[in-house]
Amino acid sequence: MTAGVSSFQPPKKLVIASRESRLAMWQAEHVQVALQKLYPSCDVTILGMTTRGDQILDRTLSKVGGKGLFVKELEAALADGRADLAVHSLKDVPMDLPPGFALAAILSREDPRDAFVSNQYDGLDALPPGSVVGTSSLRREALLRARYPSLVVRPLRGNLDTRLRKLDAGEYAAIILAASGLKRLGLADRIRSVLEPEVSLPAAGQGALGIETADDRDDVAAWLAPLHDARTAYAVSAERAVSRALAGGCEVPLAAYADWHGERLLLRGFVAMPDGSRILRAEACSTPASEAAAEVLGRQVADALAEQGAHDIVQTVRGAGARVSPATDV
Ligand SMILES: NCc1[nH]cc(CCC(=O)O)c1CC(=O)O
Repeated sequence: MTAGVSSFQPPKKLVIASRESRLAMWQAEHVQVALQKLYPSCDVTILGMTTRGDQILDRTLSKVGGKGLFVKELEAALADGRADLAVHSLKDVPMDLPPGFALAAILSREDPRDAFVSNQYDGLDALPPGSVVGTSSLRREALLRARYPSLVVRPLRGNLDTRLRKLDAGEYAAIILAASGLKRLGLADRIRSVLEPEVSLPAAGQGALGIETADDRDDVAAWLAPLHDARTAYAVSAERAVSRALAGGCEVPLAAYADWHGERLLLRGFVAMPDGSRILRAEACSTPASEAAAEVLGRQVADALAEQGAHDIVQTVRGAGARVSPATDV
């Protein structure tokens, strides 16, 4: 190759590693279509894989290894070259990736809010006392217990279709799910109401997709660059920095949500006891010009939560282990 001449070559073949759930496959196909459009002569295929997180449905996630469970098998495929990229719901991606991997692109965000799904009721306020609400998110559970102490929160695991089937079977009066997953699968008509961030502050990264690669694949990173959405990336960088700083893992109810108001990024976060007995809240605002600056905003919110005693909560919840609550998805 001649020095000084651009060495950018379009890809000839790209393999996307994906979990096999319907939502994961939708997300992988979404990226496949986008890449195919960018690089029409490229052969873009999807390698479907079952992860430990998909197989183990009878135990809490924190007991069997947490978020990493959903990404480990995909990372093995990236490491040995069976795949070039893996598409993840960013919410399921650990705050610190194992050495050798990187998030090469963050895609523009779907609706980040939680959704109220029920066959009988229009919203949380309409539920009679004693109603059973399903969620396997400690964050959603803590919020529900704090705001609606008369409701009964019960765990709900499995993929989206499984969760909806359990609702339809009458096991719950209502369930809370991410709006993004329902919208992506064409199930938006199941949403009876969306919960605003003031009611149910979203989890870090909720609604955003992240593309992971081996960190030495500069070629793949360059090919993915057109898919990257900087504003979403800044927002989720701020959110993930809160979670990283407080080292909550998925055992601790934690929310972090950043949204843009013009050029200003407003970041809100909370850490709570699973029973909702304590909820610490903090927020901060800045005009970040880089992901690193957005992470500074995240650490500010984490510091403000720490000053109120967030680490005590993290320690208490950790000490009590998963016995505190049977529910542990984010
Ligand atoms: N923890 C499971 C999970 N991981 C990602 C999503 C979809 C939402 C998203 O794209 O962030 C869901 C389902 C849910 O929370 O209802």
